[in-house]
Amino acid sequence: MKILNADQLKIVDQETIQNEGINSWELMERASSIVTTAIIDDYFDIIKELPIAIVCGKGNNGGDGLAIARQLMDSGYDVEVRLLKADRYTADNQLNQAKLENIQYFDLEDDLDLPLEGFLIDCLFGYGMSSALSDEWRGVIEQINDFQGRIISVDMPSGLMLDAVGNFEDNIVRASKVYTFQFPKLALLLPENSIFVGEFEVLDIGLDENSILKQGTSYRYVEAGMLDILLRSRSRYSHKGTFGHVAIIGGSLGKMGAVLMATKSALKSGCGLVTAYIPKCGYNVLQIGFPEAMVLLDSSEEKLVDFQIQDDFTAYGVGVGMGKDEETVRGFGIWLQSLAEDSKLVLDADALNIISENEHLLKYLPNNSILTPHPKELKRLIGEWENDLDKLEKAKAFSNENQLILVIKGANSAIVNPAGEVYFNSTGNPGMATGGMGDVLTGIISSLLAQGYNALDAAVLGVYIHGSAGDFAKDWVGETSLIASDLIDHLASAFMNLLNESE
Ligand SMILES: NC(=O)C1=CN([C@@H]2O[C@H](COP(=O)(O)OP(=O)(O)OC[C@H]3O[C@@H](n4cnc5c(N)ncnc54)[C@H](O)[C@@H]3O)[C@@H](O)[C@H]2O)[C@H](O)CC1
Ligand SMILES: [K+]
Repeated sequence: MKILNADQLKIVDQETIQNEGINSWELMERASSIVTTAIIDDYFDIIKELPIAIVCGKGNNGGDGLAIARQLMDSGYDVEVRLLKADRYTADNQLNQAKLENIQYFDLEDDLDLPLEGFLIDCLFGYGMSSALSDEWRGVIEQINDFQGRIISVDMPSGLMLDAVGNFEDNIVRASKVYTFQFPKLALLLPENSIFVGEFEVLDIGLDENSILKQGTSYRYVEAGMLDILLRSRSRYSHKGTFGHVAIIGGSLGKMGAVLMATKSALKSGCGLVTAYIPKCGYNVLQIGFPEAMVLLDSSEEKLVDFQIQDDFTAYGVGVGMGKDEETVRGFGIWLQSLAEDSKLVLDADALNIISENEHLLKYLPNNSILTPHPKELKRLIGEWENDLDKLEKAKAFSNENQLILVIKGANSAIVNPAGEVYFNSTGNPGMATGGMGDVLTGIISSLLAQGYNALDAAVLGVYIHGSAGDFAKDWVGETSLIASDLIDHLASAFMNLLNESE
């Protein structure tokens, strides 16, 4: 799914109206009724009993609010409307005012006189924000944010611009839920804005497909719809050689579990064979913990030193639980230099830390190697950033300069490729912020690489599957108790779900 900017949204809006032969009010009515239905469906058990206040601005976001108010009132809900006093309103806003009684107008210094509980639907500003709100808006925004019930924003939390980062002092609505039209917006996906965006849902309002196709963007939101084409089904004539042989390289005394989990996840994700290359102390752990894996031993007892790994593996997942001992760093560096140019690599954890502390090693990474840093590891690689947008720019530059793929882990993990494209993931949950999750991801992506997916597809698909398995696992154990092993147990559901297989 594309992520468009405000100018592009306006164009798609206009072209939809032209091509469908409808007027702008009809499109607004359609969009608004889709929000109204979503609100009633999502909160049907409580919304009937509680007051709903809708705060509207002078533009078309306000117009949506007025339409939603009318639609909810027609269905018998208890709705109060507050509309900003203004010299001029948009035409559709005015049309909707004329269709509504009991509008209470307010000025910026007024008390909004909001109910003490229930729902507040925020329709002050949508994608039409041209700059951050000035201080004269503080009173209104504060009253909205102090509301004790649920705050629902239509299209955007008011005050947040489509492709900007807000900070704590800004005048921005803090929504518990955002219903956004047709496309996710970049600002909704940035971790720094999470305080304004409890959760968001994209509502399809049927904008013109051809017009959308014409819009260029380097930002995309990854959903099942764009992945089921990618995921290949397995031929009846395949054998284990068809799906490649993954080497998971890592482990040190006390950190063998990381290799165990990466190895398991790799095989569970469909590669034909998996070998763990580990220090001697991990032999029993691996052989007993995961009998399906093969094991190759380093000559050292407690850490990796030799890296005597033959070069005919189809893909390598390197770094999990590996440590950064001096001898490990030396062996790792020599191994990197010995790799064939077309080797397929995933680098995680200590492999990333070693590289950020020994930058000269970057040049030995085969093109399109996949790096999977969490925020701290990313900082060590690309340096400090000012905000999330700056982080993306620095990540794009790093990816391009080194011809590598970056998987920036976090909520809505972002995959950045050398061409400067960014793919935001849509699956996963906060329960996944625990140890071992990264090891599982390394296993999944290495496995997809071994099966012949190109590096970008393997990263995008792998991150999606990882989050999806986490979501299936959450349904069983909840967020609090979710651990990486649960996620491995649900990889099957994630793959089957994408392949539309039934159990
Ligand atoms: N295709 C769709 O997605 C549809 C969206 N709809 C809704 O329309 C809004 C966008 O409407 P627009 O009138 O362009 O903008 P806003 O309502 O967000 O408000 C613009 C209003 O605000 C003024 N303004 C801008 N910046 C500031 C500022 N810093 N301080 C004060 N005032 C500011 C500006 O001058 C305008 O007057 C979209 O989000 C959807 O909700 C349609 O309903 C259907 C199709
Ligand atoms: K809004």
